[in-house]
Amino acid sequence: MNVIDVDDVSKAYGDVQALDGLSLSVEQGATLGVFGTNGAGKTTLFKLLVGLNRPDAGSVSVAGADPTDGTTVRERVRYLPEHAGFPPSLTGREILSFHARMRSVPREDRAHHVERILHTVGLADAADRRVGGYSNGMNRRLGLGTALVGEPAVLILDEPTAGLDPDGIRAFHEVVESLAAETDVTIVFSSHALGEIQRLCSEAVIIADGQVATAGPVEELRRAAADEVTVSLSLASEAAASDAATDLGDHEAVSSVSRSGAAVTARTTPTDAYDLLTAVGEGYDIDRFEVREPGLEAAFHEAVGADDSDDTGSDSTAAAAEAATEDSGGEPA
Ligand SMILES: Nc1ncnc2c1ncn2[C@@H]1O[C@H](COP(=O)(O)OP(=O)(O)OP(=O)(O)O)[C@@H](O)[C@H]1O
Repeated sequence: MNVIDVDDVSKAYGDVQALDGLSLSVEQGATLGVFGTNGAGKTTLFKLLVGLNRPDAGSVSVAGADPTDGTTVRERVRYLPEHAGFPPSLTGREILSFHARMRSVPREDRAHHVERILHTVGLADAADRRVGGYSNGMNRRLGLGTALVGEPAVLILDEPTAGLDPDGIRAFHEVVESLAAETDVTIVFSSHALGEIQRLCSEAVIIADGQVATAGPVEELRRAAADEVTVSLSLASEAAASDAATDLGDHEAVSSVSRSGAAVTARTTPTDAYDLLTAVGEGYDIDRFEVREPGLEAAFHEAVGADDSDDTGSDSTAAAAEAATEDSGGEPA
């Protein structure tokens, strides 16, 4: 069942066409990653999803209703904007208790509900500290906690890890992963880091110029984006690596091969990768091997063109995508 349906939506700000005939749908319980260059239209889309803005044309349905149609949808759909601030003199528990009161969580359930959310977002130990002393990452997780009050059906998170350090990002990822695994909440998540979307999301949509450039299950996008994998081998000596590189270079399934010291890297198709490993293993002692599959980055370049790659936000995009690229390696059998 679709919990979100966006049909042919357009939205302009004066002369700027922020969304231009965008359509997408999201199934209940999915985790959707929304990726796009700066100004692609992600925040505009999110504001339409939570009823903070109306489309000029097209229709939006979230949790079975038009998001601008009163409070019912807003009760079930929560938005964590990129920057959410809290009164510094209150504690995390007080802030969540306030939200629980506002969201009409019954008085007798409130303390338990708040305690559960504090655990979910990893703030149980800091619950009674003033939020003025919280780190940026703790603040962001408290923001997510406030969005979880009252058990919404849909969470819309606008670049929730932007500006966090690696520990903060990891902690936030763990919370999103546990929500995705343990609840039926639908999460829509924008990010400039493709690796993050690859790691956390079941579905991805790439937005360019206010339209959907490509969309689908993350696994499918990843595999469809490029039809080659990289096989990396570590051999016992430089001489062996040199000979193995020559053999691989002669193999018709290998499109390119390179060597650095005792390490050899070859590009081939996913179906040929393991046959090649076996063939090399018959002639040489392999210390280690690794087969790397293409990442979402390739899907992005295919969807919006390589020329847009400088607009993806920061160097961390490439680094994060690289870090999350699927590896399967180890000792040969
Ligand atoms: N209130 C506004 N007034 C005028 N133009 C706007 C307004 N909000 C957004 N825009 C423009 O609409 C386009 C889409 O903006 P939007 O914020 O939706 O993009 P985004 O994908 O979220 O970008 P970013 O990744 O930089 O946050 C941009 O060209 C932006 O400058």
